[in-house]
Amino acid sequence: MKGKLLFFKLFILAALVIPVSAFAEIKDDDVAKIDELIKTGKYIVIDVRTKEEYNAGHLAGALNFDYYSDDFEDSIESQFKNKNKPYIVYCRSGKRSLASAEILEELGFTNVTNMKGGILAWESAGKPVVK
Ligand SMILES: O=S(=O)([O-])[S-]
Repeated sequence: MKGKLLFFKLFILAALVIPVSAFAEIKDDDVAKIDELIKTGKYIVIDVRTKEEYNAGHLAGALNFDYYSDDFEDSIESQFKNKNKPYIVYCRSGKRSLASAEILEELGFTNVTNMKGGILAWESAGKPVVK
């Protein structure tokens, strides 16, 4: 009985201490799947590279929010009021976008998908970019 009570107390303590975002799972899809998702027309696509990288070539319709900018989080929050819409994030090879996806989820976004391999994988697969 004592063991069960201790377990219950620890469970309650963990529930209070561990933020819900710690359980959020970021989706990490490959280029083929991302291409399918974009074609549904439901996704907002965010390019988190620098303006220079974006201008050199990006996915059609992608919006640019530089992960390295000081106001990255504020800009994202003020631009995207609906945190339940589906979002895709990508960068050059997948590191900044994965970090960005984590930030978005911490901000309360509920449906964020990272493009595995970034625009390098996208271009390697022969997918189009616009300038
Ligand atoms: O774009 S990157 O952070 O993966 S090099």
